[in-house]
Amino acid sequence: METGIALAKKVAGQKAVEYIKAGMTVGLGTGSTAWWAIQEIGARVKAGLDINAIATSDQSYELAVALQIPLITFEEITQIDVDIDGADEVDRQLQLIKGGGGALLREKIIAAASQQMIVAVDEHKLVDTLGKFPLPVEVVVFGWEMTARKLAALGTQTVLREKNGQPFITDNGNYIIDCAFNAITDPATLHTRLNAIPGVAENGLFVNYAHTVIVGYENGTVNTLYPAR
Ligand SMILES: O=C(CO)[C@H](O)[C@H](O)COP(=O)(O)O
Repeated sequence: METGIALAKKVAGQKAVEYIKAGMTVGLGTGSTAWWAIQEIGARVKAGLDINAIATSDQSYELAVALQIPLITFEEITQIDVDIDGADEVDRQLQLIKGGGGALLREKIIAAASQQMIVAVDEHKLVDTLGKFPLPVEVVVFGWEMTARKLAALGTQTVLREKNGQPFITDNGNYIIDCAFNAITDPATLHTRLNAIPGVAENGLFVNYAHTVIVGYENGTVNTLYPAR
């Protein structure tokens, strides 16, 4: 029986699945909140729900395979109906920081291909201003030191993400540089400046992507937020 933050993630992830209808193509997010959504999707598929899914990471792909969720590729589709994913921070305009799990590039490709992005988060992800969570930036390995210097020139402290004492390698064979901006007052402009740096594959700012944010609370309740735009 989950309590506290685990319960908050569970109820948010499960609630997000209510946006899925029969016949849809569904983006499967990455992380501990998306895990609950994928489990719920798996249970509904087992009970007869007819959908296809496409995963934002190898980890979520493997989970979907284990749960016997039918998977589809981009060769077979031109768009996705609904994408369910988590986030590391959500501000009042429902702009996001993602990539804490290192899957931001595939997550953004899938979110951009989706009619609706449903974001499921625990209550602790809500912030007034993005940036307390270091912004993950996926960079190609070649020349990453130079790319890191150019990122630092934008006014951030950069840290090459590591796992077990080695650089963390994304599913795309890239590195992640975590950038401590502390307060990102203009996410759209920063997004453009980051992606203009040669070597940057993608950054974790999701500006105007979220259609709906489901917030799970530690008391087991959920709240649904919609952007003002
Ligand atoms: O962007 C992500 C992975 O790249 C995740 O959605 C984000 O890190 C949130 O994860 P969690 O639900 O485990 O808190």
